[in-house]
Amino acid sequence: MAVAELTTPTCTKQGLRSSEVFYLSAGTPSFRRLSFRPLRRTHSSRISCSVNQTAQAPVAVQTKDPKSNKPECFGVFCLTYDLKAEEETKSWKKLINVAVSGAAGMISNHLLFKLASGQVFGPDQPVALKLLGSERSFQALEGVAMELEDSLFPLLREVQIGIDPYEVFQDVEWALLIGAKPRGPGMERAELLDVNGQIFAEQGKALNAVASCNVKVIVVGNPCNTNALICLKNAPNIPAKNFHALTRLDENRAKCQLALKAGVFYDKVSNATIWGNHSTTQVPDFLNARINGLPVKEVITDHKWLEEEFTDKVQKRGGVLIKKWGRSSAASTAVSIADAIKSLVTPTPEGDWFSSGVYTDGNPYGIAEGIVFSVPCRSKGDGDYELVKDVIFDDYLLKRITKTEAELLAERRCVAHLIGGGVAFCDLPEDTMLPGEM
Ligand SMILES: NC(=O)C1=CN([C@@H]2O[C@H](COP(=O)(O)OP(=O)(O)OC[C@H]3O[C@@H](n4cnc5c(N)ncnc54)[C@H](OP(=O)(O)O)[C@@H]3O)[C@@H](O)[C@H]2O)C=CC1
Ligand SMILES: O=C([O-])CC(=O)C(=O)O
Repeated sequence: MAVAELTTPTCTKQGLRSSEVFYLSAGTPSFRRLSFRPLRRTHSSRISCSVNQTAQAPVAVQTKDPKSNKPECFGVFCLTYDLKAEEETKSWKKLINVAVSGAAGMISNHLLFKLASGQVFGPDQPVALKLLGSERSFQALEGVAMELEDSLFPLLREVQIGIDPYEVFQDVEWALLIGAKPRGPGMERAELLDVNGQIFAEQGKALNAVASCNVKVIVVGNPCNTNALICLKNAPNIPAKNFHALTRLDENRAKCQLALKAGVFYDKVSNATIWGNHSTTQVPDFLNARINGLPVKEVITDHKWLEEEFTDKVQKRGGVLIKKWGRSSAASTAVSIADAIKSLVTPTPEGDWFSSGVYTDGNPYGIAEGIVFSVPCRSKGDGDYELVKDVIFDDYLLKRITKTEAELLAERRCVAHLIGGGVAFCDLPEDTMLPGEM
């Protein structure tokens, strides 16, 4: 499988904070004294920074300063203990810090329990969850944390809740950015881009200032491609390559429709790519996809169905679901976020690939640079990825790719003021929709 390397800027942030104080949140009603030793929080590792981590003596438990703006450690998770101590499981890896924004929302309500259970990062990977909410969602965030407590996940070593991204993103190695303002009735897409853009510009700045220098960022909140672009442009110290817009749900939807039409179970469908924007211009690629290892077009000979119904079904699947459910896909989105992470932390099966919205600089397909565009990727399982080069194009595919590319370029013009690109000029070609809006 030929792959293309993207240019990766070097990670410039250096150094670890010398110590972290761990505190009991005295006001937390669910605080319970447990029998294990309350010690300092263990340091997170900065994956690619050449910084030596030294073991540190436990520090005394402190009462939270009521004036402190720090995120709250929550209930039983304030009683974290040193993983190097006697109870450490020898086979466990070093704790990783995972931030989730929109943590009191519907998608997070499914995702957090997957992250905490070991289904995503693996059964030997302890995790610390840093949950970002807002003043309006703070109580709900406490409710989420209480449910996490009551789930008794062995791998879940810490939970913090907070409303300040500069605190919540401290040292995180993964940031799953889900929280975003939904498009309200009568709201123009340009307005949605601007309102959400402000959120992602701020979160990009916060990640740049306090996250691990090699943090991996998955933007879910819509419009996710352009939000991811805004986020990365506001985080110049973090490699642009580390930012993803979630298009894995679209890939999973495409696989399901191909399997249904071919009369096979969906594990027989591989090499499915979503090109472009997570919107109704997205391009589910049936030219390169395979069923039982054969090109889709050899297995599904009804090419009219592929070009018309299949494409339309995948593009609008989210909207059809909203009509049935009365709300947008939450569980399947959470599953697809888990899939997206697993695809980066486990080696891609030989010959296969996965879709992700990534920064286009240096891409081998001739797609415009400087946007976040979904393409086929492969990973060695180290959190990084490469672009798959040996894909084929025909006129149909190229025409569709050009349309979704034009939409993303127009979205970029609309948010120029948020990405250091001067004055914004919003000339969206047509009022294209999120998958859930049709
Ligand atoms: N890329 C993809 O494949 C998919 C993306 N999505 C998108 O994911 C996002 C979250 O969906 P879901 O969890 O179902 O939504 P919910 O409405 O359940 O939760 C989203 C969270 O976003 C936060 N939020 C709402 N308004 C604002 C605002 N003005 N400013 C900042 N944050 C806000 C809220 O958190 P708080 O109050 O704490 O700020 C809320 O908890 C949406 O943008 C949705 O369109 C959904 C499905 C698929
Ligand atoms: O439009 C939405 O909010 C939901 C969405 O992205 C999808 O279902 O793919």
